[in-house]
Amino acid sequence: VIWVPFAIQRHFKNQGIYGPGYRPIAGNSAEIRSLFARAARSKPKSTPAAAAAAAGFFHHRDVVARVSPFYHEWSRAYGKSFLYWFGLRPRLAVTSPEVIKEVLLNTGGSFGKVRLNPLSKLLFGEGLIGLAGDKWALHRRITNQAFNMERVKEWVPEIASSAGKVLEKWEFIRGEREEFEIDVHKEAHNLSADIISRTAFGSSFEEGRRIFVLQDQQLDLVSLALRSVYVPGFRFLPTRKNRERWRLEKETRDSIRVLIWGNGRGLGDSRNLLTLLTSSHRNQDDVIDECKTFYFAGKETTANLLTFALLLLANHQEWQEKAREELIRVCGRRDQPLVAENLRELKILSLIINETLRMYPPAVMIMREATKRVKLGSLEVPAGTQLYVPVIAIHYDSEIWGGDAHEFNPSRFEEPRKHMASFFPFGIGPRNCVGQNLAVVEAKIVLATIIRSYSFVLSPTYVHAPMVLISLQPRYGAQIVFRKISGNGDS
Ligand code: HEM
Repeated sequence: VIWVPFAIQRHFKNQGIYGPGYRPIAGNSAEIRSLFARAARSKPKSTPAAAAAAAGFFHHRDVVARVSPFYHEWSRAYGKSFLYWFGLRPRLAVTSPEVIKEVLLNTGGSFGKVRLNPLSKLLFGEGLIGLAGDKWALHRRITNQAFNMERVKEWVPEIASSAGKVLEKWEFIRGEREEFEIDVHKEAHNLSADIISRTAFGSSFEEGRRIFVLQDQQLDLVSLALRSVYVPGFRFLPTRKNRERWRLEKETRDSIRVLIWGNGRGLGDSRNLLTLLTSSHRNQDDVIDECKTFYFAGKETTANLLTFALLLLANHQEWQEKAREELIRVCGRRDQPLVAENLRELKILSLIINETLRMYPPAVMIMREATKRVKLGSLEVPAGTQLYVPVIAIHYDSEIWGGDAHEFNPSRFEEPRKHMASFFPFGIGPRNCVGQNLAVVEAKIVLATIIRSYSFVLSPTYVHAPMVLISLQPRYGAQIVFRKISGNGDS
């Protein structure tokens, strides 16, 4: 509590690494919480960002300060790489692409995943995200099979049909009007939930709806707890919030059990995730845990990617128009369904998706822990040091991206990437995102479907205030005004 942390701090100081200074037991967690609270309070309405939003556009200058306020503050005070404390754990912020590559690509066991706060297991279960060792390797083999590119391409008609249904609903909302406003954040979440249900579980959003509702409630409760240092045994105390967490957990597990073994519908397709999991696991609990991970990870992140891509396109009409022209060129008439072969040719849409993932990466940071004493670049890092990789800050680093790092400029992705650890929204190395193919294909199909049918601008009610609730999302929703494109879009 006293001697070891101060010794570690001195060890780093001697190597030129400084930071906000250790405080017994809680470390810097109180400062981190108050910086987040201050960022959340910073009123978008009185900032130029909000004024811009009211005028129909927004800028991106304060994104890092909002979503990673402690990194923003301390990197200015102590340099890009600094040491801070989460409870008794030292955390080293690392930003050099070379060092990040060394950490994330390491397969020799020197860096492990950070042990999840026991409360976050309520969200992810004991699934792939938190597993290690042989159990992780087995689950990863199975899930790789369920989400490889060949498999994902087969889902194109299913994903396109999900997206088509959303548009049918929007047309109903539009009625006879020329323009109508939608909060696309909510719509993207429902759509993404439907797509992961159909592709991974062989059921529809309607059938899995209860699970998503329960997980959304759990998300609010768990993210509250993740800001504080976890006190061992706390989750067993019958506090009001804990009792609510337990109730949600039990109901989620029961609902998944009924969905899988109650009607057995999802088990029809021999290659979907659910069938692969049930046929390789005897233990129902293991299957349920993994389902929780995929229900959560499969929906949340992709929905937020879709939301920010639509916001950015609403904010940048010239790119919306370019994407539309490309779609007409590649896919032809608007009523012609999208097919897998079209996807590779949609180069402009790929640039837009990459630029969205650079500026608004759903996973804003990645963590690892040194399992033994290691040499990292020129630094000696003691065992137990946690490594904090601020993905979003690296994505905005002007030394990597140039003076226009804060501008939306998809053309920057026309040139090959300079360094693999300078743009890594899906992580890199053995623990990278297993659902990356699905996420990108889904984003392309959904965006293409919308752009072909509507032109759109930001609603004057939209307020640009990105925040992190496990993944990056707009704090006050994403209100966009759509206008139906008349004619059939013939090329
Ligand atoms: C835009 C969408 C997505 C983004 C930005 C994203 C991001 C990430 C990142 C950064 C990691 C690596 C974390 C680390 O290295 O510690 C990761 C892992 C993971 N992702 Fe995604 N993800 C997305 C979509 C999905 C989807 C659609 C699924 C499910 C179908 C999914 C399931 C997972 C799982 C299970 C892992 C853990 C992999 C392992 O540890 O072996 N993700 N994701």
